[in-house]
Amino acid sequence: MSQSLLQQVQHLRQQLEQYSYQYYVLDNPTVPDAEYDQLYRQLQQLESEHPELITADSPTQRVGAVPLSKFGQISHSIPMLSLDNAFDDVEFQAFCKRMADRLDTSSEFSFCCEPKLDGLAVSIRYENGLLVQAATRGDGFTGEDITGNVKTIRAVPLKLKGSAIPPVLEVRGEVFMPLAGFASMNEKARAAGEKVFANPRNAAAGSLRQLDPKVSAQRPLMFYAYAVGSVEDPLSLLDGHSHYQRLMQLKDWGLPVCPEIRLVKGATAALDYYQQILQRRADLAYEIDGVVIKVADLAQQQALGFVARAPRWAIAFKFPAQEMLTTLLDVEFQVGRTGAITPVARLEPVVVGGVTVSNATLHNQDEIDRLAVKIGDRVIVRRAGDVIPQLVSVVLEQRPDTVRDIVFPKSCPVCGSQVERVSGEAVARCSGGLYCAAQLKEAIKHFVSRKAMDIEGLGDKLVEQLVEQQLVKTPADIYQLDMAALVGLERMAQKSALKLLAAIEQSKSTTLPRFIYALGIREVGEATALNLANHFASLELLQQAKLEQLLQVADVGTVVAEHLQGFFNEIHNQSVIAALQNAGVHWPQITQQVAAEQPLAGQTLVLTGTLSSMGRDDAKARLQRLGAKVSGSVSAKTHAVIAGDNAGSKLVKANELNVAVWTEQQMLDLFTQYGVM
Ligand SMILES: NC(=O)c1ccc[n+]([C@@H]2O[C@H](COP(=O)([O-])OP(=O)(O)OC[C@H]3O[C@@H](n4cnc5c(N)ncnc54)[C@H](O)[C@@H]3O)[C@@H](O)[C@H]2O)c1
Ligand SMILES: [Zn+2]
Repeated sequence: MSQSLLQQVQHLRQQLEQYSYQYYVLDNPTVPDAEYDQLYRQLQQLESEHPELITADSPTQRVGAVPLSKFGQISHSIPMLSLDNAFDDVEFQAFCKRMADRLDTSSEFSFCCEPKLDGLAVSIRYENGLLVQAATRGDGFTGEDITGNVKTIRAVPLKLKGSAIPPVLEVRGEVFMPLAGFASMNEKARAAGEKVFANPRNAAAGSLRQLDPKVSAQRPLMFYAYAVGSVEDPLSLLDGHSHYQRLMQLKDWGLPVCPEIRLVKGATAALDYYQQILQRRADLAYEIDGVVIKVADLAQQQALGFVARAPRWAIAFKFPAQEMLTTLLDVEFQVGRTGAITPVARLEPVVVGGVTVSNATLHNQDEIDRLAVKIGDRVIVRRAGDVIPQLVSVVLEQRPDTVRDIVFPKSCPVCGSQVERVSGEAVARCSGGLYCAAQLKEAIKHFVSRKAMDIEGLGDKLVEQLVEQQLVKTPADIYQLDMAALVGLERMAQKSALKLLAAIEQSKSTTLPRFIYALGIREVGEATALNLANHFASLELLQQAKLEQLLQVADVGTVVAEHLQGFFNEIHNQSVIAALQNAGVHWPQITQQVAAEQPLAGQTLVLTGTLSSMGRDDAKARLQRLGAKVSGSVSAKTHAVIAGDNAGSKLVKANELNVAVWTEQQMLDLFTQYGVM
């Protein structure tokens, strides 16, 4: 025997013991079950090739782990064993053949087929129908006293019902946590900043093995019985003929038994059962990691007996693993059609749940922080049902020195616009809404829609073509389309092209609320657009508005205000808006009703010269808010002319017509006095 072989065996044992300790004692495994199972099989293989290496304390010879001394101890008069497992049909057939050979029979077995619940085994002792004691499996011979904890599980009867209840009855079964309860418990824990459990099994084990049963009582635990331990049964009700009948008897006494359990004849029917349950795995209310196939006949069970740590008459036929270990090779950032930026993990390809997985979503920055994952890490990836693969956790013990931090981009990987993250939102977004190619199709569809620019004849299909053929790269490009461009498109006859061009032309004459809505700023719907238009009365004012000003608008809270600022601050969006206005998109002035008082109502004013405090449009909008009509020319009806620097002919005319002249400062004083500054 080579030294390295012994070392290999010892190394495997050491690893398995470490993992078992974390799994059974701490209820906090660090590697997926599949990883443990694979190392376990390696050790089994080496030991079967070299029986001289087997030691009594090898993990292959033992069950579970020594019970924690913080609990009282209970010894099992009939040991609680583990199960051998099969990972495919061939291994299952071999299990059947071993039994047939041993019993020297050629007739088919009756099998009791049961889901393999992913929780922890407990033994519950009833005396004269009353629950007196409950224990964990522990190392199979001695378990932990968890009587108080088990009593808090509502599904477990404290008192059995029905007749002929044996004076002593030990019921064995699985305590587990249904998925719904697991999800809501973890959600609460996350919200409270407490530790979340990696999976329902650890949650069940961690919840049950609490020194204070009050803690267990708050956890959504469930129990299904699947076997009988030691029993005094004077009426021999449990002696019957089959394991299945025993379970039905337990059910009659008020113990919960899994409704998926079936009695079948023959290996083929058992394989069918496996397939059926596998198909329904994702629909079950609890997690299972396979099925347990048990010889139903009690006499046959007796004759087959046990090997070191498991009965010969039962096998755990495992499902493909839903969690696997792999390496995070890199993180890429994808931009969705709403601008949301999602980090995507690029993984060393690995088969999970029967499918090769090479990507997993990382959701957002919060998730990256929660996982504390780095590029190069060894990670556990999970794929359950049709849900997209997720990263569950990092195996810190296996972290290489070469890991790198994941850096969230500050600018959009598609268009280079700034990435913004609104306070209180987990998602980071590209702020180049009108410019970003990733968001373009959606942005254009929205822009042309009925309640926005209302361009008739520009349907979704056409928008997609225009974007794909790069005829439209921003909404402003719509107004550059011409006959030559349109007739080149699929299913576009000259007549409909003409109609479309007319509709585009017509859409240039719009309203400010529609235009604001058409920009597709996040969370700015029709109503908000209308409020914004009424409040600011000018696009320019809206674009320049400070956060405090935005917050004054009905309907606008911090989140919307931040969306607005992010959008208007983005230089790419600014140039698209300018291009739209240059193309001739326009709207009538809004008559203001917003200022509380309208001291200028009924007055026609004229602005002239250069204002030093603000642009002329800005001043005009504010004057309108105070009720004034602002005109471009001076006449006898003009109430006053507001003269900035270098005022020319209009000032002359005002003097001629005896029209009042205000200074810029007088105007500003008015603004301040009536709260539109
Ligand atoms: N991830 C890790 O680090 C780690 C460490 C140790 C063990 N494990 C996992 O634990 C398992 C091995 O542990 P094990 O010895 O408890 O064996 P097991 O879980 O494979 O099988 C035995 C257990 O199955 C359970 N069971 C569920 N439904 C049952 C049913 N209908 N009838 C009978 N039993 C049923 C019982 O709790 C029983 O004790 C493996 O899946 C292994 O991957 C993982
Ligand atoms: Zn972008």
